[in-house]
Amino acid sequence: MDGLKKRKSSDQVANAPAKKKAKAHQSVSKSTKKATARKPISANSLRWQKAKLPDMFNDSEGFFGLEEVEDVEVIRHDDNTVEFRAAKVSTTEEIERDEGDENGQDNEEDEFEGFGDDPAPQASKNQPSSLPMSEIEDVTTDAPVAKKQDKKVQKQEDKKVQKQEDKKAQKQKKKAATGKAEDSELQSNVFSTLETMEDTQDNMDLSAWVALDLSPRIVDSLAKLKFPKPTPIQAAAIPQILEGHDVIGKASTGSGKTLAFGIPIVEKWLELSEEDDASESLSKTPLALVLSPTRELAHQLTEHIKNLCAGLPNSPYVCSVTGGLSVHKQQRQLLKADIVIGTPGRLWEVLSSSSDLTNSFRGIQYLVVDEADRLLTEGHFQEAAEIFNALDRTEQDEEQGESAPSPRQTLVFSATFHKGLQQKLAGKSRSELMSEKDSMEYLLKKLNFREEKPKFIDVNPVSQMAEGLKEGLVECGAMEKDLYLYALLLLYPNVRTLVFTNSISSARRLAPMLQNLNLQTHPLHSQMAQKARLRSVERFTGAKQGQSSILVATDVAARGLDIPGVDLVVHYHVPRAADAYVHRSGRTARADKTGLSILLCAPEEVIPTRRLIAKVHSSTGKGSKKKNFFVQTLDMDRKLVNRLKPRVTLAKKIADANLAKEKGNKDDDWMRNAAEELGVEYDSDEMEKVGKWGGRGGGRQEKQKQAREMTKAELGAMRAELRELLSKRINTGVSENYIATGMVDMDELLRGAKGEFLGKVHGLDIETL
Ligand SMILES: Nc1ncnc2c1ncn2[C@@H]1O[C@H](COP(=O)(O)OP(=O)(O)OP(=O)(O)O)[C@@H](O)[C@H]1O
Repeated sequence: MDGLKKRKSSDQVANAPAKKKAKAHQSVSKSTKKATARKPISANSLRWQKAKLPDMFNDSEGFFGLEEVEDVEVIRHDDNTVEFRAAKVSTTEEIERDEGDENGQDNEEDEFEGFGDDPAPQASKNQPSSLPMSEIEDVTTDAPVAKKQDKKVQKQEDKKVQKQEDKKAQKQKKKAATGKAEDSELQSNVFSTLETMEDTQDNMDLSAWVALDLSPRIVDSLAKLKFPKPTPIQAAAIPQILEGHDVIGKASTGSGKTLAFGIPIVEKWLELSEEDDASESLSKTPLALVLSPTRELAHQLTEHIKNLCAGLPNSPYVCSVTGGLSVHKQQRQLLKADIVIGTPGRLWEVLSSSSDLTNSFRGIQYLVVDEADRLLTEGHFQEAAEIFNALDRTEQDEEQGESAPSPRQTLVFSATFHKGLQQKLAGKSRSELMSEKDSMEYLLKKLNFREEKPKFIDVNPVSQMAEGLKEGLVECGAMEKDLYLYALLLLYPNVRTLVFTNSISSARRLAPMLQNLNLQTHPLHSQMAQKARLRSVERFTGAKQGQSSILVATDVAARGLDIPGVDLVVHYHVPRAADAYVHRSGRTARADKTGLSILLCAPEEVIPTRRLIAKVHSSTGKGSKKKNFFVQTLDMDRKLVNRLKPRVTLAKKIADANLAKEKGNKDDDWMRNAAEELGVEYDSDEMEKVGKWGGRGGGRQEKQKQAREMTKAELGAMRAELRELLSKRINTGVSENYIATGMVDMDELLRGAKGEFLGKVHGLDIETL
């Protein structure tokens, strides 16, 4: 304690404000950490100097004559003895001191705080109450009564370190934010409805769910999803499924069919997972297989069921098996899956590759066929049949030529079903059905229901259309659809619009054309890579509420896709069948919301389209007020629409040229590869000639060649012209609505001003829906 005696007023230090004591304690412990490598020295051999105190200390009794020493470490041993070590301040030590600064220690300001009104309790936070006074005293040796010069350097270094730390923190923050953005871009937020609102349960009356005999965990999870009560199809189907019946459910688009089968399946999983040995048996065989006609729908169903499970304390493993993703990964996932949701093509590919997998799938307890009428009739026919066959027949059955009755429950859902289906299923004999090999009825029979008469639940037998849907029709020339589509999009700005085409090539062409017209547009069709498809839907839905966003899609998006907040559906091409009209229009006005569906019809399409829509609205035959449903016509101001023509023509030309160039490059690549394989030299002109003289496709190739050969300069000139046109005001001339102004600011319009001047809306205004 020699060194301490040198200070004439050590007891005064002990009485110093608590904050200082805390600092002192911390310094001791730091010093202790660093001490091991250096030699002990005696207190007397330390280089004590008279401490320079601030003026305000001059008359401060007791501090007078205080001496200070630098670069010394004080080590307190367990037996309460103290040792000093000469400390050469190393870089790490400096950093440690800087850290101290960050915590508000060891700087000038802090010293003065000690004499002000700084409340002691703050400092005492750092100071263990059991700390002996002697320890606090020790610290003054290390106390910062250093030379001004040193302090200046110290301060500069502090600032530097602080700056570096700030930069680091900022970088990390930025990284986290970008990471989040990237994640959310890849994650299909379209399909996500989950918002964890912890307080929702408090105010929600959940009795309607409870009445369905659901477990409290599921009800809790539904409350977290903010679903206060079941939709009609859910209320009708869930009890039947829970009772073990096979169910065929029909309900309009967007009416909650997914959870109608999803809830009982997850409920069953919870029940099984509680039973002894359940986990073992569940891991071998999936509980449920859900078949979906499209990849997007499969992913959406997966998300929807995952969202339901997210609110549960433990949840099943839900996985989707669709084309466009790695087969090997999916095979691995299938080994542990509880609920499998997939498209028939990929599922069959994966299942047929492994007899173990096929065997394990024979034990599923639920087979769900979503959008059944499409899945069983279009394209997937063969693969779906193969899957059902594989699920039903054991090797023994194969030998005997029969399949055993299905042990599983079969659940079939759609918004549209063939008339009289139930009757046929229940009443007709197998042989009669067998004669209609390709019909949906035949395949439904193939589903091998467990019950002779599955429960048929039709919650809205009169109309398949959603309540909040309004429908309209625009008549235009067959070659004017691009123009009228553009006009319609201007007429309904600031909304989410889904444009349906009958062909991939139209979707491919329209998306860039509308982009050229400064409209935020994304394509979606089955020839796009899976990632690009997801990205398009993401971007479409990523637009903020009140901002214009357009998705141009083929019928790949018509079925089941639950894209939130679609306000307007435009049928660029008239749908080929009534059910397509129902499903396309069903992308809007979902879950009790409102929406608008508008068809662009060439004159010759008007009558058959009206007939088709009337058919959709007609009842099942028992007579209905809606039998003669007449879809409203939107009167567009044709003169005015024609003023938009130059810009649409240019936008189309630019889009076509780009597409031709893209296609040309691909064709060239293909031909070059083919030539290489054949061992001949590739000459594009020669190849072109072969195409031209060779007959088929020659004319088309010529056209494409012209578009492809459009120079960059020509394209640039067209772009400039279009830009100019887009920036110009449209003279509305004698338009009824805008006769007073005579001019319309297109820029303003594209920013979202209303385009009412383009035509009369007859109550088909989105705001009035
Ligand atoms: N009980 C409920 N209460 C409120 N919203 C619900 C409820 N059940 C489902 N929803 C929501 O309704 C929307 C439509 O549900 P879903 O996609 O299951 O409809 P769908 O009947 O399968 O439609 P489609 O025939 O077009 O496939 C979803 O956004 C879903 O989250």
